[in-house]
Amino acid sequence: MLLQKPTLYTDFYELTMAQGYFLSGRHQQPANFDYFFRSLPFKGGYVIFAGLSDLLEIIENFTFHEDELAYLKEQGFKSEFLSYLKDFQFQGDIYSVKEGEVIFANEPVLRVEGNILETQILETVILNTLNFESLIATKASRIKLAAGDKSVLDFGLRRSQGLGGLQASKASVIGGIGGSSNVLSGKMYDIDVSGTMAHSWVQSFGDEITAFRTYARHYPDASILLVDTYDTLKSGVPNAIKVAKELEEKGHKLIAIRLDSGDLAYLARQSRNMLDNAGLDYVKIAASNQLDEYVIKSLQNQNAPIDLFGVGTKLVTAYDDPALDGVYKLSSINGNPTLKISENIEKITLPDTKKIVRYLNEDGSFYCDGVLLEDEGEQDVVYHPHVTHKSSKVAELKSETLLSKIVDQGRVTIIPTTPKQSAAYARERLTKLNQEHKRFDNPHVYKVGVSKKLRDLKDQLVQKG
Ligand SMILES: Nc1ncnc2c1ncn2[C@@H]1O[C@H](COP(=O)(O)OP(=O)(O)OP(=O)(O)O)[C@@H](O)[C@H]1O
Ligand SMILES: O=P(O)(O)OC[C@H]1O[C@H](OP(=O)(O)OP(=O)(O)O)[C@H](O)[C@@H]1O
Ligand SMILES: O=C(O)c1cccnc1
Repeated sequence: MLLQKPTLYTDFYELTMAQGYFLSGRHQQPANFDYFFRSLPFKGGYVIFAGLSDLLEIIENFTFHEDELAYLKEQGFKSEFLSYLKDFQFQGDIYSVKEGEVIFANEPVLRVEGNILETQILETVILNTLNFESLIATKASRIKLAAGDKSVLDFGLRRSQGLGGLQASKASVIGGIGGSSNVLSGKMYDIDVSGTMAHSWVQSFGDEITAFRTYARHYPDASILLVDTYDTLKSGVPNAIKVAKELEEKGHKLIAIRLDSGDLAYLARQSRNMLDNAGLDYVKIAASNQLDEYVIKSLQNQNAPIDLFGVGTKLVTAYDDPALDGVYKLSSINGNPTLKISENIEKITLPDTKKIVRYLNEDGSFYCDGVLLEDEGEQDVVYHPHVTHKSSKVAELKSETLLSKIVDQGRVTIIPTTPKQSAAYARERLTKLNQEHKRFDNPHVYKVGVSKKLRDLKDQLVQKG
């Protein structure tokens, strides 16, 4: 379990507002909140939705314990409110897209319905969980896209932002990374763990060949030898070849060598030749060293014979876009639609209860998305949310709706997907996103329109002020 006691993992103001709603007798007012983000990270064309399974676990465990109530008492919260919190349980409904879904800016991909207190109090933990995991899953997906059929492992725990490393490794798998060096994430989330060896192993023996031999003796069918501690081509690769031959004599096979510095394309090519000339064409080549989607793409373009990429820092820190700007905004209160007005037209929120419709091309690929009011039927056209004359014709297109109920009166009604299941879903959905939206440089903008009725409602509420 990621967080055994999640209720205080929040911003103070959620609790002061909750107390305020309670003391003023307004806490039972029905309210809806939407989660969405406003801009796509990494100047990319899409986001992979992740964090849902952790969030559901958090919501199921969202009860205040004695020690937490005692702490809140120390912070000045009133005893009648604390008595209310003692029996607090989220009893609302949640609608969401699936974990692994391909999503875009300004669409409400998760909606929380309930009373104002219980919906408000979840804001921070929802944002914390979904923003971070979706960001890392998206970065991972880009890295995997660059790597193509080649395997990618997450090596990031040592450079991750503290305990965020636990979720980072999991979200990496959702985005398409094959496994991780992160053992605790492996245990918590059932993701595959593996690894190679560090320079310290090689250094500790004084000579490279003894280091390689010893490792291979202990792990005769699972050795990946790090060949760049001294001199990759003069010492590391020749020693790895010797050990691979010794393993062969005992009926075993060296899995791979790992390159961790220098010109990875050049060294991979030279190493490949040396291995092949020694009859070791089955020995794979792994590479690491500050890799990201751009370096991997460049290595691929250079036809570097690398079979496995180990990616750390730039994956788990979401280099160079440190946060997804997801927000959680009130869309109705007491049965009345509401919105947040802003000087910046793009920041005006969408009121009322909505659904997301994904329109499909003939071949099943994604054409565009429409945000519609919940009770609306088929549309002929969806409109640009701010530019009045822009619209997309969607009449007669096949479509799917993306939101479904996952929490009913506080009870989780789906079996949360494992990271591997979410990864399979993300992989399948990404095949339906056309290439131009997946391009790293200036990707084509995927359209997210709104229905006329929703746009009119928004305009009307803006006019009303
Ligand atoms: N052939 C290549 N094409 C594109 N980028 C590469 C290539 N080879 C290495 N890189 C990347 O260039 C960056 C710098 O590599 P550099 O050779 O400076 O590392 P290094 O200084 O040898 O490594 P270290 O400091 O760990 O010994 C790294 O991000 C690396 O992954
Ligand atoms: O480069 P990253 O993508 O973060 O991948 C993880 C790095 O971590 C390890 O190195 P370590 O931290 O031990 O030191 P190094 O950078 O000197 O190799 C490993 O050898 C990789 O180089
Ligand atoms: O297993 C590895 O090779 C590894 C693990 C963490 C960081 N760098 C490399």
